[in-house]
Amino acid sequence: MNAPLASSIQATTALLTVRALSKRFGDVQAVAEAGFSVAPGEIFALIGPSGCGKSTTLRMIAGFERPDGGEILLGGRRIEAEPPEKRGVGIVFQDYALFPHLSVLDNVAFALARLPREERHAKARRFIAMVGLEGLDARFPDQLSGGQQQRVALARALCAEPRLILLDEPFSNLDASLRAATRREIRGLLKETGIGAVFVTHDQEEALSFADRLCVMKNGVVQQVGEPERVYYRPCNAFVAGFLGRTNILSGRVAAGASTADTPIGPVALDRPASGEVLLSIRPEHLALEPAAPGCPIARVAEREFKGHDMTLWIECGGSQVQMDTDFTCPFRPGDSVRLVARSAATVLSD
Ligand SMILES: Nc1ncnc2c1ncn2[C@@H]1O[C@H](COP(=O)(O)OP(=O)(O)OP(=O)(O)O)[C@@H](O)[C@H]1O
Repeated sequence: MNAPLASSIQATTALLTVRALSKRFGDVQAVAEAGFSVAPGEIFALIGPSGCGKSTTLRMIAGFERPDGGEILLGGRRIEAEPPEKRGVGIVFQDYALFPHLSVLDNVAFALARLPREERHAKARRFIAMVGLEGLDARFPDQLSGGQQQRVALARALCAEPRLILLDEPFSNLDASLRAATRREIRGLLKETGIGAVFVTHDQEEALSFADRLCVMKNGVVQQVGEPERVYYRPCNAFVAGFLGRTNILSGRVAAGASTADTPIGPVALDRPASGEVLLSIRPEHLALEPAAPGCPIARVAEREFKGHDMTLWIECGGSQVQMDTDFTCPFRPGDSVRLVARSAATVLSD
């Protein structure tokens, strides 16, 4: 178990704690001893490739799937054996699961059945306004856009004022422009209400921009838990490095007592002490180019990929090809001899 994971589990103030959670379906170990914790009001992402166990983990927290082993604590109370409705957790599904025969107002007020009608409707209207749907109370789900339906589902979940809300691919049905705006609004709403959230996504950018912390999974196993910038810039292994964005994986050698590694692109500084053979990750945006200089490994620009707001150059150096990001000011063209410079320490990977 890695250090951030261990320390997050020890947190005593956690809203949600998941310990050694496991689930098998026949031959498939969908989730294997997963562990993480979520602080009150924190937005936490479960991310990984298709089939890595994100939804199964979320479904076990919701109570729709019974774990084979492990513990789930909400506010310090064990809940893994409780039925979903007893857990006090709000849930927003991918397809929103709105009642088609109920108006927006009645959909949102549904969770408040125990309150008198007036009070129920007044509260539902407050949450409808909060998600920006004021004036649409009387509409039915099929009279709303995907983004509006998404907000109704969220208003319904928030209205019950749970301490924790679970969101399964909540933005997947929205087009790209609406998705970014809805994400920002929902993040603002969650922060305003102080409700903690665990959400599942396979979209790296979404996890990095929406979550306070994220948990990267592979084959049912938690790989790394941490703040987006930390996990992006300091991935623990090659899988996490490659999953969260483009990167260059280089092998290198660290001489006894040295703080740099010899790599095909020259000596690079390391983010932590290491010795012997090492595997390194350097993001394309952390490389820079300078004119070729005597005594430095000779690199050559192989390809130039213009992408509008920036460009990627493919550089051949010491038998390896690396990619680096630059912009319109870059004077180098394919065929030019150059020198590659690492602008920050390379990440030493565990495998
Ligand atoms: N009810 C089930 N019966 C059998 N196998 C299942 C069941 N639910 C999930 N699985 C399997 O468990 C593994 C994890 O599935 P899960 O849905 O949790 O992955 P995921 O990361 O959410 O994937 P996706 O991004 O595609 O939704 C997969 O191999 C999946 O096929």
